[in-house]
Amino acid sequence: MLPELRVLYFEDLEVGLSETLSKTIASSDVVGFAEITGDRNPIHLSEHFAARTPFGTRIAHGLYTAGLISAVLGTRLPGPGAVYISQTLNFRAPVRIGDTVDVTVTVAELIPERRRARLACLCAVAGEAVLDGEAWVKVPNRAEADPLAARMERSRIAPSDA
Ligand SMILES: C[C@@H](O)CC(=O)SCCNC(=O)CCNC(=O)[C@H](O)C(C)(C)COP(=O)(O)OP(=O)(O)OC[C@H]1O[C@@H](n2cnc3c(N)ncnc32)[C@H](O)[C@@H]1OP(=O)(O)O
Repeated sequence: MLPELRVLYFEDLEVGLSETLSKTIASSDVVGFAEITGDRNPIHLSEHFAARTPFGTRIAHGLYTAGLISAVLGTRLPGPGAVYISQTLNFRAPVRIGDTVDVTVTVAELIPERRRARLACLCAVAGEAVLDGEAWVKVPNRAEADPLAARMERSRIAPSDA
């Protein structure tokens, strides 16, 4: 899951616009997440420990799976320049090593005055929801992201105002 970066400005967004990225969870992802966060819960790291839990095997950190939502928001929808404001998360089912997680983010609401977007977030494994929630992000508009290009665009439309 290393997609090409795509910038969508606030003006490009519309309710219903959606993006899905997929990631197969490797043991090294889970070990790496444990190392960078310090969450060494053996349910993620020890097969011996995990075998005695209801899951029967090691599972991914919930916040690692949630991080895949952040990856969609930051690279594709809306993409570079988006700023996280909040995120709700419901961990519906475990994600096991080797599972392929399909992460879908869909624009649910737009507040133009504040350039805020609410996005419905769903992570699924083989069609079963494993995580869902809602994100709010602040999305740059064209003028904010590139003031020079915006001024040139305005002068092209109304030269006398330039
Ligand atoms: C701290 C870290 O180191 C640890 C981790 O990161 S662990 C990894 C992240 N978490 C998970 O992977 C857990 C995934 N979720 C589950 O496996 C299950 O949801 C559960 C074991 C947490 C709960 O299941 P269970 O006890 O069987 O609950 P029920 O199915 O009986 O449901 C009862 C009602 O609660 C609702 N519900 C259940 N789970 C959730 C949830 N995660 N979020 C919101 N609501 C949940 C369920 O819908 C039932 O509601 P109803 O109205 O009675 O139908």
